[in-house]
Amino acid sequence: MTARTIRVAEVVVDGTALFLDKRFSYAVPPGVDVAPGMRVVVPMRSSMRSGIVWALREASGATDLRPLARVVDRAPVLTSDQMRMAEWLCDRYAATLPEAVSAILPGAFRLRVRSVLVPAAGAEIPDDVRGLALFQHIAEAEPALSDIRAKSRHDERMVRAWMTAGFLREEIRVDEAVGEKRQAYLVGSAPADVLRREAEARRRRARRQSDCLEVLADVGEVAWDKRLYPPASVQPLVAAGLVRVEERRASHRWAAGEELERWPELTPYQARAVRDLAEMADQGHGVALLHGVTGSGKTEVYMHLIRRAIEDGGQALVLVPEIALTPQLVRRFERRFGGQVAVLHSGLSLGERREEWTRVLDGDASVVIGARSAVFAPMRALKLVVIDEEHEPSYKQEDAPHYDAREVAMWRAKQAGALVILGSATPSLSSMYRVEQGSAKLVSLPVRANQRPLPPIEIIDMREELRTGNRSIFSRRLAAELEATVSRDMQAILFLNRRGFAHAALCRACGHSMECPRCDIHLTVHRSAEGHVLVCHYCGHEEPLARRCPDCGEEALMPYGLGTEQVEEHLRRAWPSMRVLRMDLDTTRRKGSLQAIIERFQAGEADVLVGTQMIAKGLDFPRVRLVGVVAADAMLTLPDYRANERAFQLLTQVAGRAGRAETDGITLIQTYQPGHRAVEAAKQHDYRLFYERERESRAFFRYPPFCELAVFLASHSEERLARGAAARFERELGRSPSARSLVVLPAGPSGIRRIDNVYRYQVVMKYAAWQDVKEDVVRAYRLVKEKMNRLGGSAVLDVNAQRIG
Ligand SMILES: Nc1ncnc2c1ncn2[C@@H]1O[C@H](COP(=O)(O)OP(=O)(O)OP(=O)(O)O)[C@@H](O)[C@H]1O
Ligand SMILES: [Zn+2]
Ligand SMILES: [Zn+2]
Repeated sequence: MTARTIRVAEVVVDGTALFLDKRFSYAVPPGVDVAPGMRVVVPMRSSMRSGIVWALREASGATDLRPLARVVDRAPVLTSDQMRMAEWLCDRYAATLPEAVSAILPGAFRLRVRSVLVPAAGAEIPDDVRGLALFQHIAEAEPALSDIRAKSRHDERMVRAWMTAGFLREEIRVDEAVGEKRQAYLVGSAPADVLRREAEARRRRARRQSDCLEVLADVGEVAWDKRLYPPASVQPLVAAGLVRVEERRASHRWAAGEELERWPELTPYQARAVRDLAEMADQGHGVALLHGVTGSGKTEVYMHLIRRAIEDGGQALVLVPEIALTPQLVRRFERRFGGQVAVLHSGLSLGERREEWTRVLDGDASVVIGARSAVFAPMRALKLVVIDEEHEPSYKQEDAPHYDAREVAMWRAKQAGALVILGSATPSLSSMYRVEQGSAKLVSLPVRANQRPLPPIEIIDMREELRTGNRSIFSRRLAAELEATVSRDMQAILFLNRRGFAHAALCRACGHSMECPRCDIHLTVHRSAEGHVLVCHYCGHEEPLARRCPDCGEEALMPYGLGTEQVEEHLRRAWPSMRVLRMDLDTTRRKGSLQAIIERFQAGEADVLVGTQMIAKGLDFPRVRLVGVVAADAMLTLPDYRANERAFQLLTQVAGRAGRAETDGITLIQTYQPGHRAVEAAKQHDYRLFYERERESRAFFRYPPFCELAVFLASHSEERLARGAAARFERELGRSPSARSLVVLPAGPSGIRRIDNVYRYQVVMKYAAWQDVKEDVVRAYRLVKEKMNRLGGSAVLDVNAQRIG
């Protein structure tokens, strides 16, 4: 016999287990068409799994490789660039290959692979077998062998015998996770007060109907989530004329023939920035930090550079924080670039996401706008990457593979020879430090596009208010400005960085605060139809707020510390005629409701918008005159080395929502700590001042950007096992060759020691360069993780962590 060469496919198999972190080899059956980047089904141990072909090679001689079971795609769904990106994610963030692939490829491309039982075609099956109920069930329902086993051991034996006899065989079924292209919306079709009244009337007998009406009264319309509102509970509301159902695409698609907007004249500063950035772009890869004050028109600058990139035959990627990804922003780009825009975000249905991805892959879209994960979009001619609001922590993914979209973008741009523009009014310390180090170039927009000054910021000392007898949550100054703003038909934004009604429930007699029974954290007070309830923001535990203190027995439990719900309530009580909208996690949890609130505020359907940090991100409301920070203190005391930076950014960003277009603006910051560094710098609009001081303290305590942090976290329902795992990790590092390049802080409980009855212990590491310590850290991590998984716990490693605990 002559030695034949066969083709071998190296496949990355889907799954989270550590043993899957490599490529598995399979024989490609003769005549089968397959290329790297295509999805396949392969046998793995005793089952079938999906995977991606990573590479093809030739092997000679007989091999005992198992063959590919099926090739799913005709064309690759992953480009070779994306495969290199996946490999880089593994290297940079200690991710496994399947983890990296699942971060890159949208869920819409995930496959469900099942083996089902079917009667064997062409087999002679005796009539007495064919007539049995079990056999008929299999012929009709095509169950999996495991389904049969779960029901009856006896049936399983029977089925196995039939398989041996050749009556039944197993067949692979591959289901795509494609979803609907259209999204059904529920739209309120009666005035809000009617909806509210009807909600109240149904509160006891039809809870879901009541919830649905309440939401629609608040936000007007929501994408129809059928798990939340089953058709059976929506039907009666439709019949009663309170709700109607509308089908539409979840995302707008530019219609051919729609007229594009004219390009406005750039301000002199914008023109200079465009010129500088264009010059950089012509030189290939580079990183620019566009520091433009709030409302300076950074978007206009981005759009000019995007136009250049497209005219050059290239593609541009624009990353924005999820929250800023409203239809308004997308429309802004579409009005300039029409049908060349593709949008990727979590609000799309699976089908839409797949469609947008395919448009990018096929080169039909030249501008891709999206949140964090859009950094993985399959562009082949990348010329420009814009990262808007680059200081936002949401660019860092909190779950495995813990990637930072800013870093991925820079790596990708370097490979592609593309320019990266980091844009912000409040650049992160690390980006500014990059400028200092010479690895990024600073470009500035020091004035607003509307030529008006930045809104003056006044600090209001709330201690003084108390001393002079004002017990309201609104200072006299804020109350007066609110009234003045609304009476001039302008709008106001009130910011408070805490959701819920009150921060905690505290006993006035003994000081006891109500804690979650399953977590080591106090409970937050929320308002509900039945009065006040205590809610855990970590595990969802809920209980009514009683008056009696469980600790001392006094009837002295009281809500303590303001939340957004309470701000809303005080507003309604003090000014019943003001129209108020609230935007926080609780009012925006449902799909589509965030956008609905933004649209309603923009349309002038409310005078005041109360909200958490969500309202600080890149929103452009032309009629907002007043911004009030109800209590800056809520963010000045966070136990994190970046607390000052966050506070300064939030204050500056939220202040920047005032006076952006048609009106002068004013910002009032209420606080009990008027002398705080972040408050002072924000008041003076002095980024430089803030940067210099913060830089100094980071250098002194050796925190990023003067080092990098990684956090190892072990979790287990038994505290000693979690603690033991962290200690083991610390020991392993201590005796590793890189010990001298690492500062390892002692293992200890994470910021919240217990969440949902799972204990969490961590080890924080500091180092100068990941490359120097990577090997040993990852080895120790995998060692402990493997053991932890066997013990029923888990371990994660967050490289370049943005938070500790
Ligand atoms: N050259 C221009 N001519 C006219 N209007 C402009 C021009 N540039 C920007 N604007 C307008 O100024 C406003 C602010 O611009 P934009 O939203 O781009 O600012 P920004 O720098 O992104 O602000 P922020 O960082 O606060 O989100 C927008 O309403 C925009 O339409
Ligand atoms: Zn008490
Ligand atoms: Zn809890």
